Amino acid sequence: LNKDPPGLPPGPPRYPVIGCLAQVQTIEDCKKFQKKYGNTFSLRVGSQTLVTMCDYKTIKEAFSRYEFIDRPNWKVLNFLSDGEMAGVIFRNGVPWQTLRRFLLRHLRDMGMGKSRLDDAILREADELVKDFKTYTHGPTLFPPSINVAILNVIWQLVASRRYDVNDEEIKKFANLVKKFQDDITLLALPDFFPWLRYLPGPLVRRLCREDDLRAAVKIGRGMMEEVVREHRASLDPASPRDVLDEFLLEMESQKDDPHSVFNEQDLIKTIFDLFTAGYDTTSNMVRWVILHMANQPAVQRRVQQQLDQVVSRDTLPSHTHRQQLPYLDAALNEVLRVSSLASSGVPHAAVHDTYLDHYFIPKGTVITGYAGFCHFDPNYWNEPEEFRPERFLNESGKLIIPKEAFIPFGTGKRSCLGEALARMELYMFSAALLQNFTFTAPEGRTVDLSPRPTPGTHFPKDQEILIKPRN
Ligand code: HEM
Repeated sequence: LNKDPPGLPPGPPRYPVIGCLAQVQTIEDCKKFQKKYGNTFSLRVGSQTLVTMCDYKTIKEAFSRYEFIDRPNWKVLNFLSDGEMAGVIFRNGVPWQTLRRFLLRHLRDMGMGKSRLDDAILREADELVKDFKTYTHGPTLFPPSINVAILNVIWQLVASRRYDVNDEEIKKFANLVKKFQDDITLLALPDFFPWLRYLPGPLVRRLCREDDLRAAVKIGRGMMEEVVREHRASLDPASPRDVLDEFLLEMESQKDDPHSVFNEQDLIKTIFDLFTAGYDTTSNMVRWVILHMANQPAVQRRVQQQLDQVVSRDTLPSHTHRQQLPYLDAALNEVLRVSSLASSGVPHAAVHDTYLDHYFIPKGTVITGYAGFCHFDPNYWNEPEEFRPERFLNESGKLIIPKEAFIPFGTGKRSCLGEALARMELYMFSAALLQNFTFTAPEGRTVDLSPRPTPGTHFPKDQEILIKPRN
């Protein structure tokens, strides 16, 4: 057995070569470790030490500290840029800070109350309602228009583009992003098991489905490069249209700085980051909302009653109605809590040797915080297993967001930079759908709320639902 440095958080025994991989498959396994080893434990998977935190106070403390601000330096995370760190999600140091600030500034400038993004989301909500009307004749799987709506919002933000629901290019793009996200885990194998690099290259590539993924990425890259070319040709420096224009302007103004993060490689990777971080997450949250409403008819009815009181039936709910719809927002927060979609978040890494909860954490140790645990911690939530939107309302029915143990978008300096956008999308899409439809399980069936068995995320299972138009 390899020896761990002394002082690491306790954890299950690790076996030669694979570590404790065979014992860590789902959140249920982590629950068992939590019971046995406490709220902070370590897992050894191959050559990597992963420290898992299950308790809110420790997560909050760790992620507010500079020592845990990095991402792991895994090659897989930068597959798109041939192993070089690029973009924002898996970047460290000053380049990360610069790109994060750039994106936050432009998200703020374009969106949230400034009408550009709000209008774009409202338009997608309108298209979504029109498309859902064609699925009301019997049990149906989730309409693919959910994906198109979410992708269109990001396309609007990035490049002022949108696609029709049946457009072949957007279908291809959606499949590609999905394939990337599904298959990328396999590609992580050499980061965990470096000895794989000594096996014949073609065998490893086959094992990790690398060639497939490279082909998919090539298509995606081609699409991005085409958009960049088109934007360059039509750029008006006096009136930038979107994130891509703003990035091109930064590139121009910093072209003499060889260390600038505003370069072609970072541009493509940053755009891709926005799609990978903002697409599967938000579209699956919309699916969770539909499933929870179908499972809780009384909650669904109450949301609809409030919608009917506030918004005339011939108008779609917009951001201007939001203040008057606290019950809807409360229900959405409850869905964020119980689904805990990004349960283990995105991994962080220790910047240098340090301590956490009296444990020694060596430089480079990968560290994750499980939101899924915090959201069901009885120390913070009364009857956490119950679906109860009222926990997000005060006595006068006003929305209150708890300050503790509610971290669906992470916490600290690395927390989700798209939170405001995601929340606005969730609000507008849910409001539009619930104003126009009632969701139920098909006759004689129940809603399946168990998540797909993917490590670290809780995505809903695809399943049939009934979409009934409201008269
Ligand atoms: C319901 C939808 C979403 C959920 C639940 C979610 C959740 C998260 C979580 C848990 C993290 C990791 C925080 C950490 O490392 O501690 C994260 C990071 C991130 N998210 Fe989101 N997210 C959502 C939507 C979006 C959207 C719409 C965008 C942008 C278009 C976005 C962009 C990002 C980026 C760029 C990061 C990396 C931030 C960094 O490393 O500095 N996310 N998100």
